[in-house]
This record gives sequence, structure tokens and C-alpha cells, in this order.
Amino acid sequence: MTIRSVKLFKEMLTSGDQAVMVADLREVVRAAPLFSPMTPYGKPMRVKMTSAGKYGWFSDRKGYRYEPRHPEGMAWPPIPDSVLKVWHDVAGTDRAPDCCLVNYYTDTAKMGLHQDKDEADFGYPVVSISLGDDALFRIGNLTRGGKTESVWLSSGDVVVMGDDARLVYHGIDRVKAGTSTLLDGGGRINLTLRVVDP
Ligand SMILES: O=C(O)CCC(=O)C(=O)O
Ligand SMILES: [Fe+2]
Repeated sequence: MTIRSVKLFKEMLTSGDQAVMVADLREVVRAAPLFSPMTPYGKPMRVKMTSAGKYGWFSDRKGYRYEPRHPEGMAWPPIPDSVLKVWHDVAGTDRAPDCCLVNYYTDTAKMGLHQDKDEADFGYPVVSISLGDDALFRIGNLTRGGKTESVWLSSGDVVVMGDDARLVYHGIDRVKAGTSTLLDGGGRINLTLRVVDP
């Protein structure tokens, strides 16, 4: 399925794949606890985050960027093989991602429309994996404004934003509580994989 040149692979991960990934992510979060980054505007983000890989995505008053260390000082844990496999299946490159951002949404969290543009080379795609409760994903255009389209992402779905869709505006309008039993305590995990270095 293609929505405005964003590729959506529905139910790419089996429930077994998803359970393995959640177990792997538990280890990631144990090594690098979730935190709420401060936006450059001085408000904490509604989504809790951590990362795996060479870099973690970070935000504070100074702006958005990648950091080689968690705010508590440790290096980010490695990206689990279960997650790397998905990247290699859909990214269309031999290069491995430098960052796996882990976003955790409670049922009231959302993420405003934005572009992913803190990376050096937009020739590499962004690959995004959904786990847990359904989320309403909004896809806009290459500039702010204009008509948008929305699609529900479910647990096991994979989205690829590459080529002419690499810099499309996108965001999460809402998460629908109780739509998945994958995560104890509910909510949604999104994994966003990106190449960061040139
Ligand atoms: O949660 C999602 O599906 C999107 C996350 C996202 O766009 C981001 O972290 O940049
Ligand atoms: Fe994004």
C-alpha cells in the first residue's frame, strides 16, 4: 500500500515476531531508560523516548540532534537483531541504521506534524515499526500545510519513508487504547530507524 509515496507494509510482523521484539526492547529500556525530552520551546514531549545504536535522538532547549550517549551518561545499547532484520528487509540498502529511536505513547500521547531532517543524507529511508495499540498516522506534504491523509497503524505494521517521501511531514494524532494486548499496561511503541552519519 502506498499513501502519497509513503510505503505501508500492513501486518509485516507476525505476533511471534512482535513478542520477540518486545522482549528485546525490554532489555534496551533496562539499559537506557525512557525519558521525556524537552522541546526547544521548553515543554516536555508527550512521548517518552530512548534509543539504541550508535546515536540516540535527543532534544532540549538547544534544539533537536543526535547524541552518542543517553542523558544519564551511558552509551546507547545495540540495536536488537530482531529490529535490524526489518530494516534489512525493507530499506533497500546494505548500510545499517545508526539509530533506533524508541517512542512510547500512552493512550493520550501524540506527536505533531514534523519532518525527520536531523540526518546527514536523505538518500537513506526512514523505517518505522508499530507495536501495541493502534495509532492514527497523518501524512502531509514536503512543506507545511496543504491537504493531509490519515491511516491507522496497527501492531506489526511497517512504514517506509524514502525517495520522494523521505521528507514528508508526518505525525501521530492519537492512539486508541485497548486495541492490542501486546504490551502489558497498554500503549504503543514506535521504533524509528535512521542512518545518521554521512
Ligand atoms: O510514532 C510514529 O509512528 C512516528 C514517530 C516519528 O515520526 C518520529 O519519531 O520521528
Ligand atoms: Fe518522524
